[in-house]
Amino acid sequence: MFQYHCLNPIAGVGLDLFSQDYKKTDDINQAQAVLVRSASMHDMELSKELCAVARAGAGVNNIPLEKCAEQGIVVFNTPGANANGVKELVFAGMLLASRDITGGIHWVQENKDNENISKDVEKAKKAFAGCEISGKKLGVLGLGAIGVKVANAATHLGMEVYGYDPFISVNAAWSLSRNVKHISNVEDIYRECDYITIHVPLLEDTKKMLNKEAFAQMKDGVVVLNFARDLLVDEVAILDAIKEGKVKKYVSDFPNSATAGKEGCILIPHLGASTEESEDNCAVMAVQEVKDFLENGNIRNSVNYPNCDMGICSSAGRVAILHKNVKGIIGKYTAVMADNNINISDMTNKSRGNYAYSLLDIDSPVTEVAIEQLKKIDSVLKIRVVK
Ligand SMILES: NC(=O)c1ccc[n+]([C@@H]2O[C@H](COP(=O)([O-])OP(=O)(O)OC[C@H]3O[C@@H](n4cnc5c(N)ncnc54)[C@H](O)[C@@H]3O)[C@@H](O)[C@H]2O)c1
Ligand SMILES: O=C(O)[C@H](O)COP(=O)(O)O
Repeated sequence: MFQYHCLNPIAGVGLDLFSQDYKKTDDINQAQAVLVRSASMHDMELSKELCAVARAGAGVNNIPLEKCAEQGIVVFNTPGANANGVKELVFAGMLLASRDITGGIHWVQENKDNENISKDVEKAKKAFAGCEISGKKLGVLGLGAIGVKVANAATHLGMEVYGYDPFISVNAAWSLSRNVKHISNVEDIYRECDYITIHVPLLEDTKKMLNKEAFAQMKDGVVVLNFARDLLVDEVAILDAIKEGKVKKYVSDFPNSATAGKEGCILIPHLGASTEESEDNCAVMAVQEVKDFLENGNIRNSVNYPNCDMGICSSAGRVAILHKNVKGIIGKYTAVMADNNINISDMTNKSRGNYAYSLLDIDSPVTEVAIEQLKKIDSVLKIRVVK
């Protein structure tokens, strides 16, 4: 029996995939798996029981990836599962920044008791007029699951689209419309574009990626959209840029005390992935990843351990070992198995940076003695008897 704990509400269509072999627990310390959306795990103690954390979503800046790796806890996310939800809201943001739709709606609300409203509308509307996005230049920073969808859709709305991503994946490059201009120097986007939208993960390297120097190079009246994370933008610098008229509007899905209520900011309460479809997609993918890991030892879409897939075990046993990526460790595993008269029929070892993962399929059930010997090997972080 496995136990899982949800740190945020996770869609039922995902949780329903857990069979009778799984039980939901309110006590995180009893759980082998944690499912999470945006709840911060940075200050949490992680119990010895915990094997997997599944982020039902894309951004993993709320999870201590290194601390988890060090304790042999595999962290997963659900790439692309909420990308369409975010893409659609980005266009809503672009339109809200282009025309004063919210101002107009407030005007109607304030005039709801005015008997002449239908006539007065025609005089009042000029205060809320704006521009169209067709024919404008859009710069997309980060061409991953969301950036590609935004870029492609914008070409269909008549925008001239510039895309920048020095680390673009092969899959993303295949998915990108040939009408998107490939930009290798981000400054070309700053100089040329009327709208700039950022879709990169929040990392040490990307923090304050849009800063004073970047704004200084942008066109006057540029619209900046941030549906990725607040700290990607230097908020002091963008508020100054708004005051100077450099930035016309800052549209962000991440309000905070620096931006909330400030002139020129259009702030949405982190609604990008809050659609039925995105929540369902993320929950299903997260649960499938957890199940495949706990039941078969396979790792798919991890952000701190290598992916590894040996399918369903057809041998007598399977042992999963999470360890440091160091020389000579595989030989130590095979020696323990040989000493205990256990034949290894198949095995895989994959590494990612400082960490590695080994799956050993064996012809007879593993013994307590062998497990204890494996645990004692230096650089072994966690061992699980999968079968
Ligand atoms: N508003 C929301 O609800 C919501 C929902 C999903 C994701 N997000 C945020 O959006 C981010 C992107 O999501 P995604 O699903 O597209 O992720 P993704 O991993 O598919 O794409 C991120 C892309 O950014 C690129 N990148 C990394 N560093 C870069 C840099 N310095 N310059 C340019 N490109 C760089 C990567 O190569 C990758 O292609 C997430 O990390 C998350 O923070 C927000
Ligand atoms: O990174 C993400 O996937 C988004 O920011 C969505 O976060 P949420 O699941 O808390 O809505």
